[in-house]
Amino acid sequence: MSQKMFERIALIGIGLIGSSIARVIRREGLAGEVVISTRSEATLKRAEELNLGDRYTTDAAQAVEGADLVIISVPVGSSGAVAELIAPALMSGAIVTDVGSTKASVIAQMQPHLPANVQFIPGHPLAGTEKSGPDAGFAELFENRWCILTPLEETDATALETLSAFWRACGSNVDTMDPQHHDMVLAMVSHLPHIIAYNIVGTADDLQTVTKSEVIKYSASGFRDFTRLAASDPTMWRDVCLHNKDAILEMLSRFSEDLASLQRAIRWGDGDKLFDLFTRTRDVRRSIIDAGQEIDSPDFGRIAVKSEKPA
Ligand SMILES: NC(=O)C1=CN([C@@H]2O[C@H](COP(=O)(O)OP(=O)(O)OC[C@H]3O[C@@H](n4cnc5c(N)ncnc54)[C@H](O)[C@@H]3O)[C@@H](O)[C@H]2O)C=CC1
Ligand SMILES: O=C(O)C(=O)Cc1ccc(O)cc1
Repeated sequence: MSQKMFERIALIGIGLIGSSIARVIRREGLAGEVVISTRSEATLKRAEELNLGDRYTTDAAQAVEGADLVIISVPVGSSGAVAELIAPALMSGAIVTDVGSTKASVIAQMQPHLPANVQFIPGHPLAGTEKSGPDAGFAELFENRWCILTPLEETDATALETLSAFWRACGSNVDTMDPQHHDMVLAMVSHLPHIIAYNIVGTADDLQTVTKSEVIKYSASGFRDFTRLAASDPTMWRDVCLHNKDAILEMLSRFSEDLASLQRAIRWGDGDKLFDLFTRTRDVRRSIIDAGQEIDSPDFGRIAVKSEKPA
């Protein structure tokens, strides 16, 4: 039998991301054994029904015993508590990683608990959906997506290469980044869009309640795109907002300034300004399409957009 990439992988948290990782590990045969742990009995039972691993326990410390790779896939606000629980049971030389949407806060929460004889390499697969829980995962989630690793100064190059090889085996392209830079970039491209979506859907819902109108019933597809993002898990996104506060506030302030400028152009009938902005933003989408990246379509699932390139 061929050598597995890892002898035992422990997955702590088995929602959308953890269960997608479990499925791809099984499909690609990346581990001799997969041990699954999550806090809630009901979720653990569901993971077992879905046959996502080989062993199941609500005891996170027990789950990580003898594991050469530990992947923590819980809301970012719980990373510190999980690190504290597992620290005494970690095997010397184990790689410990996470998938959290924010990085500086996860490092600040986890690092103080982790022993010096493990390799802690924070990570973030830039892949997901608005769904959550073990039923929502799928093995193809990470295909052709970026996975950003934010190694620490003391991270060993071999361990970093091993974890990078794991993510490549899951179908991802791997990049490394400084955690603060990661948090700034993600505040713009992921956190701000979700906050805007939560806000616009909240405003429409308030308006409907106050005016007894049917704004949501007659929502056009532009609004529907926002409702997909705004249906994302409340616990996860509460934690992202609380744990990437500074970068998000910085991006929100730039966004508000630009929105005020747009508002002014509309008020004063500055058609040239509107036309110029809308032309520039259309070019942004075209450049994404030209780069051959996939774009999520809320109505049709994930689609390759290369063919959308205008003639
Ligand atoms: N949903 C998405 O699109 C993406 C999420 N992420 C990140 O991945 C992480 C997990 O997100 P999802 O899988 O979407 O969430 P999810 O809600 O589907 O699953 C979270 C899992 O964590 C468990 N859990 C919660 N607190 C725990 C604790 N204290 N101890 C043990 N288990 C605990 C839950 O029982 C559940 O199994 C988050 O940090 C999120 O920021 C990263 C990329 C994409
Ligand atoms: O559903 C979507 O459109 C997403 O943007 C998914 C997503 C959510 C959070 C992340 O940290 C990464 C990806």
